[in-house]
Amino acid sequence: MAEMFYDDDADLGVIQSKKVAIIGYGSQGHAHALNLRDSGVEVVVGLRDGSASRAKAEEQGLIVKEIGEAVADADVVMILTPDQAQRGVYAEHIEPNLKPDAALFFAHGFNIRYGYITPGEGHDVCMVAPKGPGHTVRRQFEDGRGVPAIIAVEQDASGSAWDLALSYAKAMGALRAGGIKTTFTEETETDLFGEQSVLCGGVSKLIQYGFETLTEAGYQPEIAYFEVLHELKLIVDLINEGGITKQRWSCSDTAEYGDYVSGPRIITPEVKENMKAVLADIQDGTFATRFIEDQDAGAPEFEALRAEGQNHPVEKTGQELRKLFAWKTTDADYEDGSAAR
Ligand SMILES: NC(=O)C1=CN([C@@H]2O[C@H](COP(=O)(O)OP(=O)(O)OC[C@H]3O[C@@H](n4cnc5c(N)ncnc54)[C@H](OP(=O)(O)O)[C@@H]3O)[C@@H](O)[C@H]2O)C=CC1
Ligand SMILES: CC[C@](O)(C(C)=O)C(=O)O
Ligand SMILES: [Mg+2]
Ligand SMILES: [Mg+2]
Repeated sequence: MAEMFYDDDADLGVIQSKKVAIIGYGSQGHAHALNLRDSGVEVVVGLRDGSASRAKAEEQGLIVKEIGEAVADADVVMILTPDQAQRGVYAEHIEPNLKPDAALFFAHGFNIRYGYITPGEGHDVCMVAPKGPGHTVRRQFEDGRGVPAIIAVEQDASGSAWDLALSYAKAMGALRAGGIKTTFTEETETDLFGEQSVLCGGVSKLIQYGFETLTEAGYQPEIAYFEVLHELKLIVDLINEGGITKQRWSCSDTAEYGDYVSGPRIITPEVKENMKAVLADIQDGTFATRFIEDQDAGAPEFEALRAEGQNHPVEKTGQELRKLFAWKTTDADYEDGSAAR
């Protein structure tokens, strides 16, 4: 059974006695900085020169400094730039300015697991990885709830790295929901596997094939969009609340029977073999090397694949259809106040 942590297992005073630098102010960065600040922690945001995010962070009442300056004064440095940028940011701005006993924090283990960052022995190396997108992490916190996080310590130089990591997770609101003990290796490999094979890669391809099958058979794209994309959220919400069993209970018997007899015709045992191959590439570093080499070359493969995905007909249909209906509310609407909470 996994080891779980809740609010009572952590002392907020530990992180409240530290100066924390949050590097980056994107999806996770804004959520960490604002949640910690609202939990009474002294926070500074570290951004590159000319950063587009500076004005936003300052508007939200945060102190912003250039990355090296923010790091120089910090007891805890949370690195929340994109994974592919972390190696360069660390070498150029963080490592040369880091206090000898400062703790390094991550929200994903990629750079530690694959050796792109190797912190010196004097630093605690911890992870608080929220299991949800940054905008949800912030919204849940403001609503008095929390997004669960998984928590790890890779290097315990101080002897109290776990107290620090748990205190940070509590200030994020994560322990209201619950934290799970993990390792950098387990988090990195399972996170990459989950997003590639099921959550992002698997689901995206399933939607595209479903949409193509219906429209190529002559059905209207708008109807196909509803059937293979829009309703997915409603089905996933049921699965999230009560497992696949609750989804099958709530849907019609027709849908449930079709699930049993046709599901295995779509997702065949071959798919599981493909999943094992994807996992092997994650475990032996093949995926990480391909991703970083492409990024280092200016991301030609990434950009071509991104453009191909954005031009898929299901995206065009969705763009037009979502303009017409109330469900279009996005995180940006919540942020700028144009949507009611
Ligand atoms: N997205 C998510 O919800 C989740 C992310 N994570 C992890 O959290 C970490 C952060 O991810 P995410 O929040 O998506 O990142 P984002 O892409 O949202 O980060 C954007 C921020 O990073 C800054 N940045 C980008 N490139 C550089 C650079 N070369 N030098 C300096 N600053 C840079 C940007 O600066 P500027 O403002 O100047 O543009 C911006 O402030 C990653 O490790 C990720 O795996 C974990 C769980 C979920
Ligand atoms: C599912 C994608 C994710 O792993 C996440 C939000 O947890 C990410 O890397 O963004
Ligand atoms: Mg994830
Ligand atoms: Mg991920």
